[in-house]
Amino acid sequence: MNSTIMATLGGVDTINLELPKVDLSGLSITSFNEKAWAIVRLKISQALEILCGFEVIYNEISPELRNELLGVVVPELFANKLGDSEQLPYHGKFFKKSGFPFFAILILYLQFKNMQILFGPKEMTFFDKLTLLNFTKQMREFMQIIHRMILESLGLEDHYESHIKSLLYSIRFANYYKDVSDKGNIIVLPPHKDPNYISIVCQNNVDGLEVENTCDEWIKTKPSTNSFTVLVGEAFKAWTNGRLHAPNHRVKLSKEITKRYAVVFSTVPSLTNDIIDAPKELIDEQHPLLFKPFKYYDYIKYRFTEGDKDEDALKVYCGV
Ligand SMILES: O=C(O)CCC(=O)C(=O)O
Ligand SMILES: [Fe+2]
Repeated sequence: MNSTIMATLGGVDTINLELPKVDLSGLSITSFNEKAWAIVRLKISQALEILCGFEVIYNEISPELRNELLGVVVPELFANKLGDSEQLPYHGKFFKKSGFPFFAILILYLQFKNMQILFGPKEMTFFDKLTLLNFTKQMREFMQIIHRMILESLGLEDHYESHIKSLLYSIRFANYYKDVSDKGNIIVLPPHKDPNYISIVCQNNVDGLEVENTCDEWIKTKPSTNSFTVLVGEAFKAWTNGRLHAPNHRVKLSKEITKRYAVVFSTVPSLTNDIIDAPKELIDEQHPLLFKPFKYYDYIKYRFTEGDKDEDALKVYCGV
């Protein structure tokens, strides 16, 4: 692999390859140019074959909105004492992992009926909520384009309407911090796969996210002010009967960086009907069923308790 320059960082190899890049400029979910749509869809399907993680240019979120969100709203959110609500699985300010005192993650579910934020933190000001709403409105359309492109590349366009209706949107805010005295590059968020369908990661100027490819090499993401990192999660892996892969990823901060914020917009099954069951079109002799149908929020409870030790929790939980 002569195009690959190996660099050793903190004892773990990171390679100088880049994630596949896709440009959604000019595309919208409601009216679109079929030729432009097909070109982008082909790029996405190639990216899915390579890695199931890719960088996407999406200009509908302005750099100003990104700055407002990641430079003001999110830091304020973490500066205030947030409620420790854990009424729902995988929700609230709960995420801590032993050995990783470097991050805090807050997770919210979003309800779009009346553009309301379901279970949002009471501490947010009106203006912060407005910024968040503007962001989530755009992200929802962005997410729908990604889901539609993926379903079409799998020949499942007929499932799009019902699939998209079955989803709930969720947003997580991540706050990473380390001391100047922490020498070297530090993995602040351990390697993991996201449990949801799709994650779209939005950061602001501070890099750190790395994605593992199938050769166990870590690729650094380098998003710009108009791009995002899209990652497939385990729910999509199961729903597509393993056609999609859920890449491992982690966050590593280099020695001079002590702070990083990120916002991850993601799709999860609805709270009322959360059974993940692969469509019959994706099951045949060459592709036997890989995962028994399962309830997503039961899996989440397992994954963040006993399943925490599993190398592949999804397979242990519902693998055939
Ligand atoms: O901070 C990031 O870039 C990624 C966060 C992440 O992987 C997650 O919240 O699941
Ligand atoms: Fe993640």
